[in-house]
Amino acid sequence: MTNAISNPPHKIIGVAIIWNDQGQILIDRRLPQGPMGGLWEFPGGKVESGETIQQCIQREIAEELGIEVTVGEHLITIHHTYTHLQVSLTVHHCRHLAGVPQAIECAEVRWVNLDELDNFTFPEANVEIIAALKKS
Ligand SMILES: Nc1nc2c([nH]c(=O)n2[C@H]2C[C@H](O)[C@@H](COP(=O)(O)OP(=O)(O)OP(=O)(O)O)O2)c(=O)[nH]1
Ligand SMILES: [Mg+2]
Repeated sequence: MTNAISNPPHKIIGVAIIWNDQGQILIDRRLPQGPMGGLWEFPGGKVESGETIQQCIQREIAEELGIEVTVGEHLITIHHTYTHLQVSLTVHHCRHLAGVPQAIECAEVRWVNLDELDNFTFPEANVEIIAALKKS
């Protein structure tokens, strides 16, 4: 088999579990076009060169949602292989500091309670993140 199929490119992704003062978590819906279009996710994106995970998360959250967060404790890192991409989802708890979340680079944003997460469809790799979150 070709290498492209057996060994797709690998990206490190900073992922944020953003908590508000009501104990809710922010989720966003990916744009309909593109990979995993229309699925819900925890906000985040690819780490750029020279950037720490904390810097990546703060930048992605500002770019995608227009809000400020503080990046806290590491929750879990999930390594997952999709057809076209291998991802290392590096997940941190974060706290909402300022700004009203806006759907700048996503289709929709919502604050939800932990027990509401099961009502939304997430990418395959998120099953383990959500399980870790419920245990934490
Ligand atoms: N942000 C985020 N990405 C996730 C989650 N679960 C999951 O499998 N992913 C995957 C989807 C994508 O392949 C990858 C994140 O990359 P992305 O497309 O959001 O990257 P980005 O924000 O830097 O966007 P772009 O500039 O490349 O368009 O990780 C999740 O909960 N949050
Ligand atoms: Mg993203």
